[in-house]
Amino acid sequence: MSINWLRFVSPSLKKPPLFHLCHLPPPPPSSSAVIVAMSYDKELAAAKKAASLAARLCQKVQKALLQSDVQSKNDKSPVTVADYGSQALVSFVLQQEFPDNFSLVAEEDSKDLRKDGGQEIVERITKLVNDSLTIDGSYNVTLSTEDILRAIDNGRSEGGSQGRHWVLDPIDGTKGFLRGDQYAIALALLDGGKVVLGVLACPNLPLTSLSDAGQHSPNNKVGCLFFAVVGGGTYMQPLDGSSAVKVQVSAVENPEEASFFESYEAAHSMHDLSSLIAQKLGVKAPPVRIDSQAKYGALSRGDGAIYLRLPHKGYREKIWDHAAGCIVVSEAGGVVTDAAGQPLDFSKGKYLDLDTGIIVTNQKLMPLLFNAVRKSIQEKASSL
Ligand SMILES: Nc1ncnc2c1ncn2[C@@H]1O[C@H](COP(=O)(O)O)[C@@H](OP(=O)(O)O)[C@H]1O
Ligand SMILES: [Mg+2]
Ligand SMILES: [Mg+2]
Ligand SMILES: [Mg+2]
Repeated sequence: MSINWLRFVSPSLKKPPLFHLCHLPPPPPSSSAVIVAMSYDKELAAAKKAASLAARLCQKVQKALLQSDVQSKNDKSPVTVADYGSQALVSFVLQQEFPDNFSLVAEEDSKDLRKDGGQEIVERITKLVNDSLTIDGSYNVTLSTEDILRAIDNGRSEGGSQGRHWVLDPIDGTKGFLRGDQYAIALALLDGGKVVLGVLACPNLPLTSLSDAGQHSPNNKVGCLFFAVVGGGTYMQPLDGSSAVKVQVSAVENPEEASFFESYEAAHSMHDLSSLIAQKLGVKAPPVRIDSQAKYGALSRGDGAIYLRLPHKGYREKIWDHAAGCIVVSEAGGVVTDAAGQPLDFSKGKYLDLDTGIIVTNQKLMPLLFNAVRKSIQEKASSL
């Protein structure tokens, strides 16, 4: 495997790492903090509603997934009727709520659906979306197949540093979704290039900690909704709508007591490099491998203390894979940086301007983690 980690990391290491959050740090508790958090109330309510309805649609599909529900994209990654349905639904709901100022950067587009033979799958998606929109009397509409295709394509905005843009991953962790494992509906709002709001619906995530021995008991309910507004903290509530609780990242200071998350898919993150980092830190617990931004959600409530994402050389991270998760963790007191210690920059369009990996932990552990990441990357590069 040819990895050029050292070359990517060295120039930035001349600068001291910033350990910044992915948006402005929370202001001190004062009346201005309340005003900042309050100003996105309508957006937060709409985002929670859209993500919860989309989660219901995905749950229904996951329970009865047909082979014909799955397609393969140009890059060979999978996409399902639920990915398209979730994107159409969230796009429709947000456009209804904000008709005058609507811009959405989302993962999917309708190109493959418009090809010959796509009509049947579009009809199935249309039925799913109409059923989900009307299920609890939320909307009294019947969308046509063309409405659905248009709603999907309304996610074609490029984002950027000016104005407001919604950022959507309609199903993050499609491979986990297909396996019956973890996935998330991840929705964030950018304002002036900063993430100001994030919602993560994780339909299969247990309500109690992943480190809890009883998490696999039949009585342990699943389905979590995490949400955060800049300056307002992070909250979690059951997807069934009962009341929300404020969450905080783990306070662990001793890395020997920390446990870490990484992708289930080895192709998405170098497991050998993360185990080298864990070894240097003295982490004792084995890695927790789960799909999707459910990792950010679990970390925000202290289920584990570290998330390492170290993709293979050349992979370009997309903003929808991190925007919601980043604010959910940082508002819960965590820190999200790239592997050079720089904050993630969501203002550059669809891609994050980095290729050295993403590291997430609490404020106390970050300096130790950063050093272990730097040393491990150098060791790996020099051993090649
Ligand atoms: N080679 C690769 N390296 C890193 N990430 C990749 C990848 N191929 C796909 N991904 C991204 O990894 C995401 C899933 O992350 P995780 O590994 O944490 O479950 C995918 O999101 P989608 O499932 O939305 O396509 C996809 O964007
Ligand atoms: Mg995908
Ligand atoms: Mg994704
Ligand atoms: Mg996706």
